[in-house]
Amino acid sequence: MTGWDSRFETELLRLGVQPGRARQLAEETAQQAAECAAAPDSLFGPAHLYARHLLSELKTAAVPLGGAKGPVRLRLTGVGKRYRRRTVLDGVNLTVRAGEVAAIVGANGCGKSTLLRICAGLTRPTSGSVQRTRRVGFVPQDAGTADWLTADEHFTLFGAAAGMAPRRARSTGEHLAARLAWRPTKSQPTQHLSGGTRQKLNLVLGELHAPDLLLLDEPYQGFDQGTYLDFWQQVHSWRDAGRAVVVVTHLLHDLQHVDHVHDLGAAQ
Ligand SMILES: Nc1ncnc2c1ncn2[C@@H]1O[C@H](COP(=O)(O)OP(=O)(O)OP(=O)(O)O)[C@@H](O)[C@H]1O
Repeated sequence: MTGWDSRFETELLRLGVQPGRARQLAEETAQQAAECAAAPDSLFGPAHLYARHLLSELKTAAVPLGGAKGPVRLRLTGVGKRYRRRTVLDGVNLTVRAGEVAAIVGANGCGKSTLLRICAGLTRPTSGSVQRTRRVGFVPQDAGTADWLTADEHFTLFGAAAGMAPRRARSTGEHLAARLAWRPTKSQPTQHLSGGTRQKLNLVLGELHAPDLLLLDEPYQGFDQGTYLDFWQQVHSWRDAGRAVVVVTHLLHDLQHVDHVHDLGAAQ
């Protein structure tokens, strides 16, 4: 970060913005300057004035989300799923609001991934209804990446699907990768990445278009201890920034990081 960026972030903090949100705004602003190939002070003026201007525009100012209920980002009502005669899910109710993290837990085969796919709109429920926000990021258990493409090419491709210009998609991808302590190598195809690094790519792709709702299916498989901690740090900063997160997990110590736990119990 440049001196301007850190003065900008410091001013946001001084004005009462939560640290995760302040960091996010500082990074987005730095990105905009980078896209314009301009120094931030020539583009935005003095850092402290721009911080005040941005806050009055966003009207997010010093209103912390902590404790306050945000708008509903996902609501499942009486959701059921049958595969042929087999009932996998029955009468599932779940509400997740902006600024909340929910975990879905349960035995192997109880339908956690099926439920997350229903949340994402990728699987149709047999009964019940699903209401979700428009901007959804989905991180599947098995990475939906192409072996022969590099990380940068994935950023461009997934960014294009979300209407992002190639340069912006690449710089956002690289920036999000850095938060997971990963610097993608330009010419390395995905098939040569380690399992944990491929999972980082998967996670970055899910977040690339700044979704309001993130749906993560055991997203840390293959992560080392440091990256696992970075991952939860990242979840906390999403929550601080008012995003809603749903994580499928089987790790009980993950539950200390979440606001709600939805236990699907044993397999039906
Ligand atoms: N497309 C499908 N067609 C038929 N059965 C399916 C389909 N997808 C999932 N199932 C079955 O539904 C059940 C729930 O699967 P799901 O993957 O959602 O469970 P899970 O709780 O995520 O399991 P795990 O903890 O092992 O990842 C399983 O018995 C699975 O075989």
